Amino acid sequence: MAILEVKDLKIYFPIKAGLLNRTVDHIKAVDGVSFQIEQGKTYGLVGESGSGKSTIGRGIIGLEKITSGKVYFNGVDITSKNGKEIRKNLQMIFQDPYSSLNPRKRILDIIAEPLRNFERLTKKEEIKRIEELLELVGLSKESMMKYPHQFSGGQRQRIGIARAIALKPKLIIADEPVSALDVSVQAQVLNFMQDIQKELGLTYLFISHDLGIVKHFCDEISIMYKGRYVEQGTKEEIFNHPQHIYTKRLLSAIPDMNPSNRDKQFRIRKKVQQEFDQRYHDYFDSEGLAYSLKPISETHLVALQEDVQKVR
Ligand SMILES: Nc1ncnc2c1ncn2[C@@H]1O[C@H](COP(=O)(O)OP(=O)(O)OP(=O)(O)O)[C@@H](O)[C@H]1O
Repeated sequence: MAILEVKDLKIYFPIKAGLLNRTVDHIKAVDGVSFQIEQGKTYGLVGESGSGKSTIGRGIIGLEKITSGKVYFNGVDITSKNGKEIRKNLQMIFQDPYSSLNPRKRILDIIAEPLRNFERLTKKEEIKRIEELLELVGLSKESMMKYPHQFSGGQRQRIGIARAIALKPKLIIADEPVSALDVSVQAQVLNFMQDIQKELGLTYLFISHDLGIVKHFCDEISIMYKGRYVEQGTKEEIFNHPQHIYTKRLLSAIPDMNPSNRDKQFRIRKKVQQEFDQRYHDYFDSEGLAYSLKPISETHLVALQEDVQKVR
């Protein structure tokens, strides 16, 4: 059974205007998105800035009001529920390890916060748990008496992860967890996240604007554009058999580190741009939005115009 199932999720934000501050329109940040994540897997949600990725994560965890649709956690409908038990099992790791840790609090108090909210531990038990958590994320016991500014970006993200795993959650929503870090540190944090995934049996919803990063990390991937999915499939399907022009565009934008491939990459980009210009309406409707998803295999879904799909 899927640990998380999201069905036709819509999250709209009102646009207000005029003296009476009336709602004149809506921003459709998430406009009918469905997916499920199997226990122990990593599911990647990819799209450019503003496509609605964070809003999905925030909606699932109860930080954003859901306009319509359903969210099931372990088969239980948790839509609009802010139950303690649910939040204990669902944690979030945020993008910016600089601003997500309170600079005035010691690491001890930062990591202890969820424990104090959910569990009644004695001071001694609490210290022991924090020592264990620090050890798990590769930091010394002494770290607990320090403040966030005494750590590097990568270390701060480890502290954020220690806080997220303190309550032994089942699912972690990681919203751009490495994009604020130096490239050299990104791989370390990702490897570490994979290690603790195995050790603790975690499931990840991994949000990123960067297909290059999700490539090594995710089992299944969805590509999002303006609040809708354009394509959904296994890592293999998305990387080796992309169908939607937007996916192809994102893939062709991943820089190739090998200089001898530059010409080849330039040609691919040109070809993708040509397809984008010539066949735009096969991929986007009159409002420039994605069509609804249709399956092309059991696991691979693509948002193509009806007629196009028949021809293929
Ligand atoms: N509280 C809010 N009120 C109004 N509009 C919002 C709110 N939160 C998000 N939006 C809008 O919803 C859309 C989706 O935003 P969201 O942050 O989910 O995108 P994103 O893909 O996560 O981008 P980024 O990577 O930049 O965070 C954007 O147009 C954004 O401006």
